[in-house]
Amino acid sequence: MAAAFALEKQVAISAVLRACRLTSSVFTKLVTSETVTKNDKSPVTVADYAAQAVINSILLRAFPGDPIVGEEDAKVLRAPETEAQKGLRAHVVALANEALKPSPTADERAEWGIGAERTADELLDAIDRGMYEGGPRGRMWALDPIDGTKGFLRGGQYAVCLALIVDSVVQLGVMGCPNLPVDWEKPEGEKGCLFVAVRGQGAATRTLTSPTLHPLHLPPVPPSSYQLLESLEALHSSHSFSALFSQKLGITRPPLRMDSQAKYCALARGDGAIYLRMPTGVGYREKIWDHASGSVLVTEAGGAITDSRGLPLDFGLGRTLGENFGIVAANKQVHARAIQAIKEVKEEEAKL
Ligand SMILES: Nc1ncnc2c1ncn2[C@@H]1O[C@H](COP(=O)(O)O)[C@@H](OP(=O)(O)O)[C@H]1O
Ligand SMILES: [Mg+2]
Ligand SMILES: [Mg+2]
Ligand SMILES: [Mg+2]
Repeated sequence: MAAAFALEKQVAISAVLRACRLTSSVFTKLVTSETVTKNDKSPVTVADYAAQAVINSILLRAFPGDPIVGEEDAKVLRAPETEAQKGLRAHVVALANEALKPSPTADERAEWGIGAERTADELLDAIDRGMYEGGPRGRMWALDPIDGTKGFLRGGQYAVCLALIVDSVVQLGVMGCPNLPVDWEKPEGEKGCLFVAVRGQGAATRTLTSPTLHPLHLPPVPPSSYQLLESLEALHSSHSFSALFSQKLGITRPPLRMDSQAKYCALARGDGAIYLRMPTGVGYREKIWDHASGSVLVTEAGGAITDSRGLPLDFGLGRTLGENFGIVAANKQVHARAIQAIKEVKEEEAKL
C-alpha cells in the first residue's frame, strides 16, 4: 500500500520545483515596474503572481476538489490601470505557461495539466482559486508562492511554500529555497534546496537539481553553541525582545537573520538552534501560509513548535493564526528552555 499522501507529496514537489525555476529565472531580469505595492505596503512581483498561477493550475487539475488558501489574488491583473500593469499581466501569463511546459525528465503525469497552454483568464482564475477562507474542517492547501518577497527582491533568502492541511492539522509541507546554500558554511557553493515533510513519515531535504532525498533530524545543540534564527525585517519580529531573550539564555553568537520560511529549513538541518518570532506590537496577525509547511518540517525533524506561551499553533482558524503570540521552534530540549526564558523576559518587562 502506498504511504499516506504519496500522490499529494509527488504533485507538491513537482509544482514547487516548477515555481522555483520560474522565480529564479525572473530574478535576474526583474524590473521595478513589475513590482506592485499592496494595500498593507508589502511588495508583490510578477514572480509571486506567476508562481501562484503555476502551482494552483497544477493543484486544480490533480486535486480538483481541494480549496486553496493562497497569499495572492489577481485583482490588479484583472483590472490593470496603467500600461505597466497591462505588461505585468502579459508577463505573468507568459511566465506561467513557460513554467507549465512538459519536462522529458520529470516524473509527472498528464492529468496534472502540465503541457496544456492556458489562456490569461484560466491563469487569473487559477490565482484567484487561492481566495479560500480556510477553517477547521476538511482538506485545504496553503500556498505562499514567494515567502520573503523582500528577500527575493534583495537577492537574499525566499521560499516557495506549499502545505496540505486536513482538519486543521498540517499533513504535508514542501518548501523550495532557490537561494539557500546547500552547505551554510559554503555560501559561495551550490545553492538551491528543497525540503519535504509528511506527518508521521519524517522530514527530508534534497537539492533543487538532484532527486535524492536525505532524511533530516534536528541535531542536539550544546548551550554554548545556541544561535538564534530571526527575521531580517525588524517590523516582522521584535529584535529587541530577541536580544533580551538571548541574554537570558546566555547566547553569545550573533543572530542569524534571514527572510522567509528558509529559517525553518535552516533550523531543521541544524543551522541555528532556535527560531524566534515575537510580535512587534503593530497588531499584525500571522498568516497560515507563512508557517504551515515550516511547522510540519520542524515537527517531523524531531523538533517542537508553539506560540511564545508554549501553546500549539492553530491552522484551523481561517487565513490567519488568530491573535499573535509569536512563534518559537527548536529541538525539544532547547524549546522547553526557550519557553521558560520567554516567560522570564515577559515578567521582567511587565515589572518595568
Ligand atoms: N508586521 C508583520 N509581522 C509579522 N509578519 C509580517 C508582518 N508583515 C508582513 N509579515 C509577513 O512576514 C513574511 C516574511 O517573513 P519573514 O519576516 O520571516 O521574512 C511576509 O511574507 P511574504 O514575503 O510572503 O509577504 C509577510 O506575510
Ligand atoms: Mg507578501
Ligand atoms: Mg509569506
Ligand atoms: Mg509571499
